[in-house]
Amino acid sequence: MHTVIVAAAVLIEGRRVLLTQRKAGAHLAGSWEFPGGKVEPGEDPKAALARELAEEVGIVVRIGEIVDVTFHRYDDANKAVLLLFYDAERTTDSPDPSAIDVAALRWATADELESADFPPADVAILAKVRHRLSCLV
Ligand SMILES: Nc1nc2c([nH]c(=O)n2[C@H]2C[C@H](O)[C@@H](COP(=O)(O)OP(=O)(O)OP(=O)(O)O)O2)c(=O)[nH]1
Repeated sequence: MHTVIVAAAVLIEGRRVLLTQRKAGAHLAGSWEFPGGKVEPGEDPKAALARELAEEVGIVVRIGEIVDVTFHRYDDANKAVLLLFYDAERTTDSPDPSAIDVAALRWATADELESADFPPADVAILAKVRHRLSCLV
């Protein structure tokens, strides 16, 4: 079994976090997730995340601090993932996100983050994001 390094964004605006939905045919198709994707060999994870956000939803971002790191084995897919979750913010001149290379996107409030809609690896980051969103005024 091999381990894939994945970088994903916690992008919060106005008490909502940006989520994307995985495309049909992909691993975990239909799941909602934090936007991002695989880090290529030799690639800086923060650069990979900025690239993925541009490719998938067409936004320009600054990547901030690490929020959480999770390791999860997907035995069904014979792979493991090391997920690096970073804070991200859109630059002032960034376009609004659009579903370019994802099935759909949405901005979710704390109450709308249902663990069952997400990959099993996301349990811990969901708890952190729920807490963070509920502390915002
Ligand atoms: N972007 C993102 N990926 C996540 C999250 N949680 C989680 O388990 N993953 C997993 C799903 C995928 O196995 C992997 C992300 O890889 P990816 O989307 O670039 O690639 P993939 O596996 O669909 O592509 P492929 O192997 O079919 O080429 O990380 C999350 O919150 N965000």
